[in-house]
Amino acid sequence: MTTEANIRENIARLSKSLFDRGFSAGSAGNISAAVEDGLLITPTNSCLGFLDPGRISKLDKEGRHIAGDKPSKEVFLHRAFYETRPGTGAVVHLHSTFATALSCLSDLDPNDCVPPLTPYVVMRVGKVGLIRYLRPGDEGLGQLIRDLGGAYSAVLLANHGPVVAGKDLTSAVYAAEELEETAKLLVLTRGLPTTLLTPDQVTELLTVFANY
Ligand SMILES: O=C(CO)COP(=O)(O)O
Ligand SMILES: [Zn+2]
Repeated sequence: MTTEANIRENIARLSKSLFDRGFSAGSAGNISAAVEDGLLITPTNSCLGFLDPGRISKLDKEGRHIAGDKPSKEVFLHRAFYETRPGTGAVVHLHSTFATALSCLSDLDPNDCVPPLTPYVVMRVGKVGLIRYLRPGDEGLGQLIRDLGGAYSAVLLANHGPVVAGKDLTSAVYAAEELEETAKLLVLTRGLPTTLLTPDQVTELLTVFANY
């Protein structure tokens, strides 16, 4: 059994790793993880590179702040993933450059905004939905996620950035990294004749490598 102290350490360690590799800048982004009696989430306005595990915010199952610093303003967004996708153990929101660039494009398919360019985006991320723009911290973002009924483990917030859920912290972070790398490939290949994986190839991947 992973203790809350382990999960706190893990949030800080993985957040620093993302920050050190340029996946987040300044105080952008937030990460949460489920614990037995509630939710841990990075404090608002904190830098992912310099988190103190003991000060990470804790909410009870009803969403009340019970320990640590003031929670991220995106807590409604995070809670909507836990509510609609059983088995979710962690949620990662970043402003990583290429996924955010993608979120600003005007010709995205809102139901499938990251085409199947490579096997790993299919295996680790799956279909990506688009959430229309609302200001950061708008509680309405939670409702927009709930409206998806748990259909997507990853979404792009228009003109803002990616949000990725996973069965645990490591899976959610890996999926966020994979989404960022795929977004980079999409931007690099934009306008070039491109071969996508076929529906049969996607089905094969989803059969052989089942998602959570
Ligand atoms: O990315 C962010 C807002 O979308 C950062 O907000 P917080 O500092 O409140 O977590
Ligand atoms: Zn944000």
